[in-house]
Amino acid sequence: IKHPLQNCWTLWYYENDRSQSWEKNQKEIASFQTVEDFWSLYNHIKPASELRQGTDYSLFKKGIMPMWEDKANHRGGRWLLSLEKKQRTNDLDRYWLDILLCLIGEAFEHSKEICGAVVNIRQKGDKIGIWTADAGNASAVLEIGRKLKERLHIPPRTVLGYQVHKDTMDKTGSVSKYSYTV
Ligand SMILES: CN(C)c1nc(=O)c2c([nH]1)N([C@@H]1O[C@H](COP(=O)(O)OP(=O)(O)O)[C@@H](O)[C@H]1O)CN2C
Repeated sequence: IKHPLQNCWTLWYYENDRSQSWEKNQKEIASFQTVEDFWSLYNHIKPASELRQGTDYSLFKKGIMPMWEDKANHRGGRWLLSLEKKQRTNDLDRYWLDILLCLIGEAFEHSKEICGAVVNIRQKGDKIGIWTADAGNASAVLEIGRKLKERLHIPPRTVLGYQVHKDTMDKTGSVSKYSYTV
């Protein structure tokens, strides 16, 4: 028999079709709940580094939409990894896979707080966000951030910031407000 995961997960693809609404562009690719079915899907789709600019992959617990407004996300926020352009070749795919494995493998002590993760492929620099449910649960948010840095072997001097979705939604200009840093 196949090895069951603790949760069922859904992979989404955001296609950047300007003629469609943002929500219409979020396409559900597939769901899985075993290790084997994860690897079949992962090996079947393009790596993040080969996606068109402006597109995203998202992996969320089944039933949670990859959007701020979902009831599971609206009180939460994200740990944000902003990558340099040159990191698309060396780090992007490794970081994204490591994060996928952390999610499906329930690597975090506060794994109940985890909603999902998003990778944005962007001209100005790729981004990976790890979305948690409750921005006010400081101990859970900080444990997840610290574990992320450790699991991704991010150098201690690199600062990771956590953005509350409400602040990201209301963001005016490019200033990102971090509620926590690790
Ligand atoms: C329900 N709904 C409309 C809605 N719900 C959402 O949850 C949601 C959006 N809209 N997003 C829209 O995409 C733009 C780019 O964000 P980006 O994160 O792709 O980043 P870039 O600015 O393209 O780097 C955001 O400015 C926002 O307009 C983003 N987003 C998460």
